[in-house]
Amino acid sequence: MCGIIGIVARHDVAAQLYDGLMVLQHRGQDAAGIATADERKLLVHKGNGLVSEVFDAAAMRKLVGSMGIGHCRYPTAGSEGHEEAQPFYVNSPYGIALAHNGNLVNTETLRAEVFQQDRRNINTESDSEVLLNVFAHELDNQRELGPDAALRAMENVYRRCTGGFAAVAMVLGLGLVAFRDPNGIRPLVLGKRSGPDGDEWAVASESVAFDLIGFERVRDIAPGEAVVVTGDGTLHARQCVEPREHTPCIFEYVYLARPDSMIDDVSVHKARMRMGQKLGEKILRLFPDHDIDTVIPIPDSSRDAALEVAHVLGVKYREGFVKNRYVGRTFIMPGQEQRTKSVRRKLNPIPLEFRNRVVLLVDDSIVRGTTSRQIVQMVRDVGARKVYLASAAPPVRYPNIYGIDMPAPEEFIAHGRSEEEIQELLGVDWLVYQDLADLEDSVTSPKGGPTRFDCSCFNGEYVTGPGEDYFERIRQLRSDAAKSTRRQPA
Ligand SMILES: O=P(O)(O)OC[C@H]1O[C@H](OP(=O)(O)OP(=O)(O)O)[C@H](O)[C@@H]1O
Ligand SMILES: NC(=O)CC[C@H](N)C(=O)O
Ligand SMILES: [Mg+2]
Repeated sequence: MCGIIGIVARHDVAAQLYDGLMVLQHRGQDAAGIATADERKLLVHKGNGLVSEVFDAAAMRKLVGSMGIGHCRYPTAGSEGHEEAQPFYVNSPYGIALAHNGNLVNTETLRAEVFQQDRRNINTESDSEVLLNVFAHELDNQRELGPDAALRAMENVYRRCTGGFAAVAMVLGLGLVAFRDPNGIRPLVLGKRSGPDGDEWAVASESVAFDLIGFERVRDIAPGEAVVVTGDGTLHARQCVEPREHTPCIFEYVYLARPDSMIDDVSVHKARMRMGQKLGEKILRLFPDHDIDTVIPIPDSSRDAALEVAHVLGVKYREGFVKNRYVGRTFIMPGQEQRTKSVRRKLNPIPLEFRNRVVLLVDDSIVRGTTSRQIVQMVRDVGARKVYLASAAPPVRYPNIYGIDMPAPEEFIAHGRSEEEIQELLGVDWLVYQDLADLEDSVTSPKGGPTRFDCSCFNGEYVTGPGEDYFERIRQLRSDAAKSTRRQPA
């Protein structure tokens, strides 16, 4: 769930790409990069760190050009190293840069094909570099360079690539090419700004990027669609593959996205409020005579839901934790040690909100249990009389293979445990999880939009249906244990 952005404008775009990436920062904290194009060259600057750490004034000055793409990374393949920071670049054909959010599930087959048949080198373990090379090869097979050729190339990219992907590429001498997997698992939205000099276009993972850079949200890119925006600001769009069932990732609405974004015409904020309402109703059904004094959110992402839970239960909502604004999101940190340390650094309780109280803590999700284990202990330490915990999402029991780094089920607190066992392990007086049907209903907007979702981490149903060996492979490559072994010096 990295953040991607692309802009074709009438003036230099680097500053706007930077601003857009700043509001997509919550989607990836490990690395960032921007590529722009002038008349002759693709200019790339990227590295490890937050957007504000990767770019300084000198780097920004070099990024000239009226079209460009940007990326902030949360790794789901390969290493966390700077060599896998994005955008990736290939010099042939024409010069192409690409930024990708998601995860291909047939990377190994493609990697072999790209080397043996397409005779191209992949220099990292990144699936995104594979995706770029597939596109480059298919574009090279076209006789000319133009929007039609790029869209024909995209038909073949769709034929070859499987998984969750939203991507934006920039082709020197042509413009931007943006596309989204046939199930629309990963989000991608199109924006426009019209001025006296003509139309300017942007694509981004989330619409919140447009708010900041003054573009209007036009529509989401359709599953299996590709769009080309040429340097003169003309948009060409084509459905490149039969769309499959539109199943956006439900975890975007639960946790990944910002609440001020619209994804597939659904407000993330509203979806989270409906999650809170459904969760509150379930709690009332289970405990009609509850003794809860206050509902307290575990900041940040659970706030919208927690407020509605309090409303439905008819009890006070109180902010009981102060979040250190300089510590990032813990779930998307790459190692368990770092995640565990960061929870304590990030959240500190206000004792008077807990002392002698019966509190209901609400979180958006419980995955590894890193946050809830420590939070419950902190709350006990400051004297809560009883601690209840509710999750706006169901238990996470299955790996994610479409762009969220959750490869090894045994790392999840719910793996092989009943809800009662998790309750006991966390040391709470009771624990309530949202039902999946209620979560799906919450994300289904009464105003329209998708009605089916990729819920694979909750129900183990994978829309692309990869073979069993894929799961074993990512478990071996990407479990916390495997990553920490790789990090050891030789
Ligand atoms: O059970 P876990 O493995 O701890 O994962 C779930 C927790 O991680 C996330 O918070 P995070 O700190 O990443 O971000 P937030 O500030 O947006 O809530 C999420 O909101 C939960 O609090
Ligand atoms: N989270 C993502 O979208 C990751 C993109 C890509 N698979 C990478 O690891 O860089
Ligand atoms: Mg959280």
